[in-house]
Amino acid sequence: MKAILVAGGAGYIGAQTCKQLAAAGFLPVTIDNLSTGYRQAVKWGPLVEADIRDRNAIASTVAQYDIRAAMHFAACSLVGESVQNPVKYYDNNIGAAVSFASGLIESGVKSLIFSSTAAVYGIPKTDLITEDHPTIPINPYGATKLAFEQALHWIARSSDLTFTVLRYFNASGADLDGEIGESHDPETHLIPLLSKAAIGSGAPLSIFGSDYPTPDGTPIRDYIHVVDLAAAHIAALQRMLSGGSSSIFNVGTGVGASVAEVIRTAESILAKEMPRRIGPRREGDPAVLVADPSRILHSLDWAPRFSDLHTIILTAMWWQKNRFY
Ligand SMILES: NC(=O)c1ccc[n+]([C@@H]2O[C@H](COP(=O)([O-])OP(=O)(O)OC[C@H]3O[C@@H](n4cnc5c(N)ncnc54)[C@H](O)[C@@H]3O)[C@@H](O)[C@H]2O)c1
Ligand SMILES: O=c1ccn([C@@H]2O[C@H](COP(=O)(O)OP(=O)(O)O[C@H]3O[C@H](CO)[C@H](O)[C@H](O)[C@H]3O)[C@@H](O)[C@H]2O)c(=O)[nH]1
Repeated sequence: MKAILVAGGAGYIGAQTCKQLAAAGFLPVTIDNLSTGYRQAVKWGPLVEADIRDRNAIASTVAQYDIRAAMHFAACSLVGESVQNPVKYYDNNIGAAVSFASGLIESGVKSLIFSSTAAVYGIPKTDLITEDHPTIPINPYGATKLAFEQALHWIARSSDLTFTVLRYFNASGADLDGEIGESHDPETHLIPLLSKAAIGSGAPLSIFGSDYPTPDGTPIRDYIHVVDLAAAHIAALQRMLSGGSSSIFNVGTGVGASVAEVIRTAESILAKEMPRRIGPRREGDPAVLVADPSRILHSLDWAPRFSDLHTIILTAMWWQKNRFY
């Protein structure tokens, strides 16, 4: 069984990917400091409780499990916090990440998949964003993710490391079997907040602005189900293990939904009105952020299967009602 090192495998997207790695016949070996992740989410392989800066832990784990490739989910990812405390983001998302990449190379690991974000694009200049769209991030979170993408480019040129950058659009939804889901503290994302409000365990939803230049005035995003997102990692891994070259892919559906549409879908599932209020815009929110997913659709054995709003919201609500952590 080929072992894959999953940095951040105790987190929302990393744990879902571990589940799919195991289903595809790999052994996911998680390295995680549990700063925002959960021990209970590591179910499909061993947990090495360590920081990704810990070179000894990387070397001994790679040797012990004969690690073939690595995935790097371990990062700080709150946009607002990144503006308040940029040093934390530069330290973890670049400093620790570069140390991790270097530790992998020293240990002989040759393939790395990196979790990047649509936040690298900043304010979009086109309705559909291709990977060649200019990258002008507007917050430290996006800036640090872009900086590590660039570091990977140069590190790969000077070593035999090959990388795949996956730029996620809006990760959302929960495991189809209800085993794992989104549990961030503080929670800032629309769909878990909406799900909590729907089951009565959270505050009524605040809509961050209804005066955007969109058909209903609320911002449009490209929501991608976490199960589809995890599947993109398996497809990228298969491509890398069969000799694929370093690449960057958007992971999105190409279809946008507005905040008002998301709420309407939740209301149709609940068959009742959701309590909400219209609040001011949130600083730094673009009006429309939707992927052009042509490159990933043509290059990988992947297509979204569960990213319709109904499935996203239903699985997210189900998780919030029955969550284990
Ligand atoms: N959730 C989203 O909407 C979204 C969108 C785009 C990109 N991303 C990126 O995807 C990745 C995963 O996101 P998530 O939502 O699953 O986050 P998460 O916080 O749930 O998971 C991150 C995991 O990494 C661990 N970690 C962080 N720093 C570490 C370190 N220095 N050493 C060891 N472990 C460390 C945490 O304990 C946690 O288990 C992140 O890199 C994030 O920036 C997420
Ligand atoms: O309580 C809320 C929370 C969010 N929103 C709105 O809902 C939409 C989605 O917001 P999220 O916070 O769920 O997600 P973002 O689009 O802000 O950001 C997410 O997707 C980005 C890329 O698209 C980055 O990857 C980022 O890390 C990730 O959090 C936005 O229009 C936001 O204004 C509300 O109206 N009310």
